[in-house]
Amino acid sequence: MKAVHFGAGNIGRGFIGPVLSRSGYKVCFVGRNKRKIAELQKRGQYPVTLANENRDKFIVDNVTAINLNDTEKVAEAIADAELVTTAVGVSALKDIAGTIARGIELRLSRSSKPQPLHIIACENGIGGSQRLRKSVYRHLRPDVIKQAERSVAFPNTMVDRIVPVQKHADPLEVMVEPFSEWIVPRSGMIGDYNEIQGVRYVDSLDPYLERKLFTVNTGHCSAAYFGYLEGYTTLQEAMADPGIRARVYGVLKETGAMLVRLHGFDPSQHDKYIKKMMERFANRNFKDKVSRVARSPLRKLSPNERLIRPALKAHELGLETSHLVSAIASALLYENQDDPEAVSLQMAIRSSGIEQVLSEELGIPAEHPLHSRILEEYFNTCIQYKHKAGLGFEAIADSLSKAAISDSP
Ligand SMILES: NC(=O)C1=CN([C@@H]2O[C@H](COP(=O)(O)OP(=O)(O)OC[C@H]3O[C@@H](n4cnc5c(N)ncnc54)[C@H](O)[C@@H]3O)[C@@H](O)[C@H]2O)C=CC1
Ligand SMILES: O=P(O)(O)OC[C@H]1O[C@](O)(CO)[C@@H](O)[C@@H]1O
Repeated sequence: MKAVHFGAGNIGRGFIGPVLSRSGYKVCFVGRNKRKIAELQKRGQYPVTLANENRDKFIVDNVTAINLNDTEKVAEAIADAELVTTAVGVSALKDIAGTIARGIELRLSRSSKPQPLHIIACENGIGGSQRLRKSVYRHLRPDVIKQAERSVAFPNTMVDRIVPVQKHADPLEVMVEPFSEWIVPRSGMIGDYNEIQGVRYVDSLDPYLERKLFTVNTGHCSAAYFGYLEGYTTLQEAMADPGIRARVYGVLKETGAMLVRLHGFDPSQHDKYIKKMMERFANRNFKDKVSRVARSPLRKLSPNERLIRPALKAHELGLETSHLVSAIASALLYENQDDPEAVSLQMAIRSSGIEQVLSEELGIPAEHPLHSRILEEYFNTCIQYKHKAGLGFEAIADSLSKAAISDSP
């Protein structure tokens, strides 16, 4: 069995590669980093360390690699595989779509009855594989698409494992948390497929995906944004702060009430799930940087993502949202010169104003009750943290107090 995986990064080497290799696949990574590609080709294996007390190690074997720029070689590999997976970041899916399309074209040109091909985008977010399908089909002619519809499927998925940014002497080595979960809906699969060992096939993806996205991802990024404002650089530091821990739990109780209402989870079981996820954020066996978990704030603040979607849904259901509002306000204050989305977010706030950013980027119109609540929380948070040197809120906070003075009767 052959699999082609795009992205030899943390989740690719730390999660998808190990699962597929253990399940009997020959895994071909498609990457951009020349050194990693050469090492994968030469060694055909790499080490993974579990972030537990014993630092248990295992080897992932039966792997190789191709450079993303070698389009024809990648297309050949796809033409010959049963499975294509990705972990490149949701925003980068469009960049690999043309190469995947070329692979599909080649595969279809070789047989009038090709074997099924499953293409699974293992990215955080809702509908990743379907988004990839759209991008891929933009590169194909209508007659090829028609043919592809019969043997190519793009099942959405949920993947969960924390793999921090890290550096080792061996460029292939990766340290991962022991926990992992990978869910695929049976309805997305076609033909007589081989089940991947380590993947759980379920009837409906939504409850699993939303539970993970609005607990693990919402809670994790909330801890990162709260932690950033307090001056912490790692999630471990942030989660050791009882005040932040309580606020993260507050956020997760709000998303939890919404998930219980929407999906009928047992409330006490869900509370146990929340507490287990918070322990994962605090894992002291590795260091996870605030800059990784807070990365790409514009994406994380977009309408279908981990902060806004649960806030809007909870509001719609008449549930409490004050901790979510506080997490959103903190995210709006996230600054990082090395993170292009954080730079764009702050530029947008400074040039268009926070109200316009709430309407246009977060998708919360001025007349929505959450709009004014986020605005107020944003101003209060600016004022609260104005003393923090280097955070640059002083000017905003001062202009706000001046505005408040001139507005007063
Ligand atoms: N690290 C984690 O704990 C988890 C990450 N994910 C998701 O997995 C995906 C990858 O995340 P990580 O592995 O952490 O990131 P990473 O930065 O370690 O790896 C991303 C890989 O994709 C490649 N890449 C990036 N942009 C590309 C482009 N335009 N074209 C081709 N290749 C490109 C990079 O070279 C890199 O090898 C993201 O969607 C993330 O949300 C999901 C669950 C857990
Ligand atoms: O990869 P993203 O979407 O930027 O977000 C990082 C998130 O991914 C995870 O690593 C796993 O879902 C979480 O720890 C973290 O919240």
